[in-house]
Amino acid sequence: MTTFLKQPLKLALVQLASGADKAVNLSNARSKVLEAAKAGARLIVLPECFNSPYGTNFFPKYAETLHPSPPTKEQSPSFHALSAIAVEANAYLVGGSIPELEPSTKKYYNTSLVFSPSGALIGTHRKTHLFDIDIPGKIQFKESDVLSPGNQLTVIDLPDYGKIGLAICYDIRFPEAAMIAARKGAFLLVYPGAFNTTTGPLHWSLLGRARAVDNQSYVALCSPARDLDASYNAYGHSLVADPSANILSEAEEKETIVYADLTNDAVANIRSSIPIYTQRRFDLYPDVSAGQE
Ligand SMILES: NC(=O)CC(=O)C(=O)O
Repeated sequence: MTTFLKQPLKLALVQLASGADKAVNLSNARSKVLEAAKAGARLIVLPECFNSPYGTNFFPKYAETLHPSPPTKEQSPSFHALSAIAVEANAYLVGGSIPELEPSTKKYYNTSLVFSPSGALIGTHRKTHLFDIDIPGKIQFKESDVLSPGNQLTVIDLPDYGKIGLAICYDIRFPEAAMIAARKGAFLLVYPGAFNTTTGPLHWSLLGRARAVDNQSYVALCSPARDLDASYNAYGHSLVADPSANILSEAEEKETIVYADLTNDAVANIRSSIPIYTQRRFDLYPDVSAGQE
């Protein structure tokens, strides 16, 4: 049997209730991550913009500087808090995302930092597809008013477990990135995300299950808890789908922690029963951009 996941892994998604106070958000994130670790989780995920409200007007105010790396505590309190929390929890920690300011270009990004149980930074992802939508009468949002897109797809090796693909929220709507991560061996695709009360009911679970069935990989979607007093109402419903696209666990909208036990068998069995990895016809679609008019 092929090994994608070296040993069973308890995954936890912290559906955090964040507010305007960054220090309070970091402190709440610490308590929830430690609670998840105490329950046995060894990979713990925080939501998109876990240390700030979500909105283009907030990004510059909350942005931290990550380069040169490692930043000082003044440049990035969140970097240092996440590193210390990973050590305290003795777990891999996907630090949701934070607004980032790149000082050399003065550009802002929506950036995820991943730490090992020793507190070392082992991966970074800058959101590659910006959330620019306009659904008349429902929601208008334009991240690109303030943010720039990252230009790299991200696969991170967790030495004790195997590879994970990492992307942020709107990135999930683009199946190509997920497929590349899965074909590089990722057993899990992780998306810190903040869908809303319009697009959440429509597409959140569907997209999570779609990326799982496309790639026969686990998929984890980690949202902030819903705050109806905030300017942006996150959908919540953090969830884990298995490689057969069953939902293993799903939250409602309140602050909570979602757990799931991941095994290699679940990945290997579906990939051998329905062997799409060896049946794919790259001779018919070597370059999907070629069809664009
Ligand atoms: N917030 C996002 O980046 C994405 C989202 O809400 C959606 O795709 O819908």
